[in-house]
Amino acid sequence: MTITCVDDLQRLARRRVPRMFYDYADSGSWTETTYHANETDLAAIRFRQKVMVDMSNRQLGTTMLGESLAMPVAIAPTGLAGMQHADGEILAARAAERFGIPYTLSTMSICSIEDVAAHTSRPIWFQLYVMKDKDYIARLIDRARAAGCSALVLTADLQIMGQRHKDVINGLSVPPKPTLPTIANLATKWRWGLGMLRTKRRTFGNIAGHVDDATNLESLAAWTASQFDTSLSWDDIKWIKDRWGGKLIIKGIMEPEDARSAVDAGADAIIVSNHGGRQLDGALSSIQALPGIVAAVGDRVEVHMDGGIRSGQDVLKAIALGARGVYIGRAYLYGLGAKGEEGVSECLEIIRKELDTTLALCGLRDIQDVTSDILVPGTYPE
Ligand SMILES: Cc1cc2nc3c(=O)[nH]c(=O)nc-3n(C[C@H](O)[C@H](O)[C@H](O)COP(=O)(O)O)c2cc1C
Ligand SMILES: CCCCC(=O)C(=O)O
Repeated sequence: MTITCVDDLQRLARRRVPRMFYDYADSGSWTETTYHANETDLAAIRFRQKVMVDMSNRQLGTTMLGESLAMPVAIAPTGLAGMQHADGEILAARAAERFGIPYTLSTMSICSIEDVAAHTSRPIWFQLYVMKDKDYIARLIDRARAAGCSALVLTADLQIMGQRHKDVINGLSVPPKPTLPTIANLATKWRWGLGMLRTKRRTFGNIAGHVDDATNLESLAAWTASQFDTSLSWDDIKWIKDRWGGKLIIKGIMEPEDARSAVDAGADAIIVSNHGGRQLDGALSSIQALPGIVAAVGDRVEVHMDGGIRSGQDVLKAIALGARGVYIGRAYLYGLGAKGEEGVSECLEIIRKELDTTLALCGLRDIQDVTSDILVPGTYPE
């Protein structure tokens, strides 16, 4: 199959990844209104075509929190990536390193922090979910530091989980329970199955054996409900920040007021995010929320964004509206599910080319010069 865009990788992933895990990625909560709005609101923005300007020697390089990036894109934390493809987190982190962008490892990963760090030389970023067991969380933070992680991403928008209907129907669990429909579906995914037979990494690498057993969880949602700390508040940032001692990014900010609270609490950057439409269904799309948050705190911290980024054009639109950089979740997961490490590399290369060509056709040569001037007034949120 010839791959021309991220949608092609998605089609291939749909064929190759067991339905339970493909559906887990391609889901939003409830009606999926926000999940789809993240993409459609980006698509509605229009570029201004600018001609007859020198477009030679273009450059896409930038920084996020002082780290050099080949383009303003990072890999978003996504749980269970090692179920999209055997050893998924290691493969994706290696592809990100080779390309020259940061990789964020989820607390809910299959490969552990130490395992991913041992297979990469660029420091990874670690995403933290706060659970009730504070000693365990303190140890997890220490493990991230010891493994050389260069930023901690605290996710603020998932202390309880938004219901994703397909996960309930499929009985999502890790490892999959041997029900008839699951076995019948797995039998058609031989490539995936071979990978899983070859690897030992088949359960939650960071959690298993530490917090109440996550190896045979009833369902991801039930386990989360029993383990996550629903009392988490701004007051908790201090001990987390002190324990960590490094750069702190707070993820899941959709309101200017929360953005100010995050900055006051000591965040070095925030991520404008509705969790890819997987939490509060009916929330604004990320691109709609971005300009108001940039206006509120953009002069005090870096503002990052995620949600709906499927192309280099989407990246450019977010940069034009004030994001320092964006994260990709599903886009890279589809590459991973389709072709493993090579698929993630292909995804990044597709996005790079689309970003480069679009920048040139908008009449610019340097990503650092991008402003909302490249967008058609009235087509973008202000
Ligand atoms: C399958 C999947 C798993 C995710 N797991 C996590 C996670 O463990 N931690 C987290 O902070 N965000 C998680 N997210 C949210 C992403 O970090 C990110 O906010 C979202 O995917 C961005 O939207 P996009 O997929 O449209 O790029 C997950 C998203 C998906 C699709
Ligand atoms: C317990 C949370 C699982 C990962 C996650 O954040 C998601 O599925 O959106």
